Amino acid sequence: MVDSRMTPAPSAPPVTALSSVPLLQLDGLTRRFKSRVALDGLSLSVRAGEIVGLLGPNGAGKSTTFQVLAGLLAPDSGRVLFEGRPLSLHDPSLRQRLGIIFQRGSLDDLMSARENLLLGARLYGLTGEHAHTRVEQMLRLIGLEARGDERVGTWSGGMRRRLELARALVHQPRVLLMDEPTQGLDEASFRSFWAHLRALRDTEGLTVLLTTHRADEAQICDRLAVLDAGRLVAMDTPAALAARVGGDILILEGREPEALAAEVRGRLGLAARVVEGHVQVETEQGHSLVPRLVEAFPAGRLDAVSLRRPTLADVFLQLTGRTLGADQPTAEPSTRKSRR
Ligand SMILES: Nc1ncnc2c1ncn2[C@@H]1O[C@H](COP(=O)(O)OP(=O)(O)OP(=O)(O)O)[C@@H](O)[C@H]1O
Repeated sequence: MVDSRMTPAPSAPPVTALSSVPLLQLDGLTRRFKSRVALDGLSLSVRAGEIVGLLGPNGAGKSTTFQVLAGLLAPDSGRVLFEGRPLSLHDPSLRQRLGIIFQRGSLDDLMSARENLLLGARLYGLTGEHAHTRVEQMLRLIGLEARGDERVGTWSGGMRRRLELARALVHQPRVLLMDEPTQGLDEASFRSFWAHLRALRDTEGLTVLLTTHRADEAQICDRLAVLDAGRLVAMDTPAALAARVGGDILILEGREPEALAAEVRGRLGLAARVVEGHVQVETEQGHSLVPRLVEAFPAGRLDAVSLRRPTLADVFLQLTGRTLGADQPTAEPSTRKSRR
């Protein structure tokens, strides 16, 4: 459970306005694993103070990008520039400016929260009183100072994730890299984690680059970079991306969705596809189509029709042919198939 005292006050206005100069620039990154292409000329840039999400289906290259940025993997070609300087695995002063949260937690369960933070501080070269001061500041930031002497092996997933956040920030990096930071967290822990993060961005101008599969997390980002097959397919604000899917989304429910989708395509000439057991149609004329569909298909074939506005998940589906979090392409609409 998350104690309400742990949630910081609403964010203050940003100290620094978003800069237009890229803080981090990925320039033509390529990386192969034998014949498999993980990154295929990936270029994108992140401005100071921005929260940027990397979004993509399984295998799109998000973790490979993360590993290159974290200095764990060298690209075959291309480079990463940090404040205009090439980011080198061998330059500790540049590495010092990054904080990293890995997908699999890396806390020591047998150590207390304070000890975990102190270890993190020392690994980044903080010593003496300064290291201890930073540890206490971080514990206060995440609202867990009263529990700092407990072994973290007994802590909940949400508390551990907040401690990971504190540890990644103990040396005051400029950029925070996070690989699926809130995977598996419940709603309260998710909100608390992001409240801390946004407060830091607003007060200290922290820049954040994260990978995610969660639509709610993607929605929070200032901009999203949508990756597919190691390439950037779109980069924009969540609202601008959502606006790319014009019109409405019609959801058709029936007992045999594949057959229903085929018939909607054949008889009405609409691009219908099966998404998570329902037939989905993107259309400019949602309202006028509803009565046509109801007339065209008797009850039994078509049980329900509903209409909604497009979401980020629809944009993702349109751009990549996959649903957020799925590793298989969905059944594609006839417009795509006919091109094969
Ligand atoms: N160490 C490796 N050895 C061989 N192939 C790899 C390795 N790491 C990644 N790949 C391949 O590179 C491609 C990109 O993988 P990557 O893990 O970057 O994708 P991802 O977008 O992070 O996927 P996910 O959402 O599943 O984590 C995939 O085809 C993957 O199988």
